[in-house]
Amino acid sequence: MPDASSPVVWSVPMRTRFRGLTSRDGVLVRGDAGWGEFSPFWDYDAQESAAWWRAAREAADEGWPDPVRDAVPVNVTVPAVDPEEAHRLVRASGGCRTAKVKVAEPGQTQAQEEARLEAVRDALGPDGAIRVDANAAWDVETAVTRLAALDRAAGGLEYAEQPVPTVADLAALRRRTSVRIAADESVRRAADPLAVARAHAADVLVLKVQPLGGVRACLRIAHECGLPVVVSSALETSVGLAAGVALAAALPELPFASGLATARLLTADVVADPLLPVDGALPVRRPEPDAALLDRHAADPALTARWTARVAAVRSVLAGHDPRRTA
Ligand SMILES: O=C(O)CCC(=O)C1=CC=C[C@@H](O)[C@@H]1C(=O)O
Ligand SMILES: [Mg+2]
Repeated sequence: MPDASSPVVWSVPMRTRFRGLTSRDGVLVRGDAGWGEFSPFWDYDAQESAAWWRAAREAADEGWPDPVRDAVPVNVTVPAVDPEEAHRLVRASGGCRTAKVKVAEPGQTQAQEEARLEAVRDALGPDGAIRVDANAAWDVETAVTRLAALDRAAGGLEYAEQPVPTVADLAALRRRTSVRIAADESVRRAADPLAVARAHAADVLVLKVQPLGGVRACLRIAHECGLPVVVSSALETSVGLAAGVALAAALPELPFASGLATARLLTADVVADPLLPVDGALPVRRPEPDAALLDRHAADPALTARWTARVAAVRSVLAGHDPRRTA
């Protein structure tokens, strides 16, 4: 097993292009409480990545609050794929009763989204729940008409995640659609993650452990926001997913399936026993990295150097220096 003092850098290809990514990479850190994952997407700068680092150190140095349940229901995540693949993913999901379907993919049409949703509904059956995620791609007018069409195609939507970019847009859209609105980017990329709740601009808040600074930080948001919350991943390995499972397991109420069945979106994992759904749920457990898998999926020297520099920049931000101002 690598020396705990130096972060371990990994890189794994994605099974399917998702969030514009064809591979996922990051760092594992080790402390007295176990392993943590630091894997901010590359469009997060050192200031924004500080929260991700705090989440990794919480996992490594403190561990997490006690669970109040021993399994968490999860949704299957359906990327912007064709209807046949969408149907197959749902049927092969390990019993998931909820599906989150990517929409508003650049270059795709409403007809393609409707066909994907119809296939997911066929695979799930009438009792399943379907949600969509547009990643802030639409303006309010487009969202009003598109959500009505997708709601019909899906046979009813559980909610629409971040259909429009700003808090004001979310509030305006919420007054003009019957589809519940979940805020994601307006929480995790906001200076104040509670602003969207105070503006009555969403029905649900999406909580992602790394961008929001850890499990305890997310529990505080859940307690203070006055809205139902849903836990979702940041496309981590099972080391990072375990933090999302710990959050979902510690929440007093868990009204929605969690977006934590994303290990399957990567072609491999760094643990020998990945967190994969059984009967639509993940067990509350904390898989350990496997030395042979860390070796097999070790990043190349150039990527390792990028991550080493990134960790140094984030630690500099946390120490109060601004890495954007070179000496
Ligand atoms: O919530 C899920 O079903 C899985 C996680 C997921 O959809 C995402 C993870 C990270 C960034 C985005 O690509 C996307 C999201 O916007 O929620
Ligand atoms: Mg989202």
